[in-house]
Amino acid sequence: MKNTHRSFRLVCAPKQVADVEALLQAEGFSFHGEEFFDGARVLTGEPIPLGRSLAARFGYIYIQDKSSMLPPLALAPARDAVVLDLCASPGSKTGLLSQLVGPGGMVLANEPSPDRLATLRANMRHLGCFNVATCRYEGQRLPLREGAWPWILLDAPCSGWGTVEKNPAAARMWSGKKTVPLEVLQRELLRKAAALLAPGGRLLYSTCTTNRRENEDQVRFAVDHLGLAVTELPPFAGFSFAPSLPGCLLVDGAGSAAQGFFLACLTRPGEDAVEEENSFPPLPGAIVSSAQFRARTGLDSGPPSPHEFLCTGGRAYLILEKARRLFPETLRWQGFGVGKAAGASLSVDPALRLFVPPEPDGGALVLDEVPPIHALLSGQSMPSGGTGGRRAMYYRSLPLGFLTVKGNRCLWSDR
Ligand SMILES: C[S@@+](CC[C@H](N)C(=O)[O-])C[C@H]1O[C@@H](n2cnc3c(N)ncnc32)[C@H](O)[C@@H]1O
Repeated sequence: MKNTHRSFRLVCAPKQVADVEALLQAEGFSFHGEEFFDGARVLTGEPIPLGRSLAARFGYIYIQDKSSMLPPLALAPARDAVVLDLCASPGSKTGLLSQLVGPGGMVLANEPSPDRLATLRANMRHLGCFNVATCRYEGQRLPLREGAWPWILLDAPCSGWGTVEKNPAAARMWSGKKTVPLEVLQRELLRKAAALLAPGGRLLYSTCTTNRRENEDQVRFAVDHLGLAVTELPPFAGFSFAPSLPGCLLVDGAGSAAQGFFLACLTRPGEDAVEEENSFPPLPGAIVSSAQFRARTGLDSGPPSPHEFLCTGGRAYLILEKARRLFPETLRWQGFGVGKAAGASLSVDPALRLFVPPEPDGGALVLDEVPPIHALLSGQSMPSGGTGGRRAMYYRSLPLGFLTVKGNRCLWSDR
């Protein structure tokens, strides 16, 4: 068993923490908590790669350097807030933002690269982040209302000098003057973010580099040319910080057993803006209400916040009412993919735990040990017991997904 400094984040409700930890411990993993965030864990024993653990397989943990958890925590969006994540893939920070704003909040996650956008969407689906909508734009050209976004994360493309321990190529690839195009792009993104920021709003600028030209110089640019002010960030427990601009944080990677990272919180002076709302622009597909969804699938329709479903291109997407109210008609965006749609039929992806009842009922399969879960994942079947072609599966009280019932057997199939 090897010891590492790798860290991960729990992706679950507070009442599920004990079960997620038990699931990890049952497979032999050991870890400890961190003071800066109650969802962070540092791995101390890894009998198999953590990415192959059941907890990771079912989206209850996300492997993430602890420095990378800081930008959402430093932005500190309010519960139920709406956040714009300008440069989002693969979604490490989007996922944490989604947790911080909670089921009543929403994140609009933008990523211009088609491949990376696909990764972002797959990660959000896997983690059950139904309150994340995604879009594909160069951030500097996002067609959003100016002055309307109270919370923005700009985790900018950067030279990655803070990650050289893991990625030695970064230092070679982005040496000397080679970072100039990145610096130009960072300024364009900062200019756009400043324009989108609501009066009184917070913009968190972060990079995983230690390059002054991409960090402190960009903050000076935002203050001198974009009318923003630096709001002091308090240091996070368990990290050590290198000297930087007053109020900004430059994580000392070696001293923190983490990646080097830079964080600056910028605010636009003024009072909170009043949210402008749309009159529900039409969506490109068939709308299924939550009552119709229940009737067609036999499932509870998911999140507590008002929503409906859009069926288009053979897929069904959960659409939060909030998104329809706030996003301008010109924005092309996608809701949370929930399954397949063909004509009037709608089938939910069996691995989506969002639709598994929070408490097991009499027909559910509740497993207290991991070997039967491994057996099911490797294709073995079990006697059935569910109804309606599926049976909810739990580890203790953790929803894992739906088994497919075939005759008098049930089996795991996540297609
Ligand atoms: C540092 S990474 C973001 C990491 C991400 N926030 C996370 O925590 O997983 C920067 C991202 O910006 C994207 N990007 C590149 N050019 C961009 C642009 N013009 N506008 C918005 N995003 C851009 C890159 O494709 C990359 O995915």
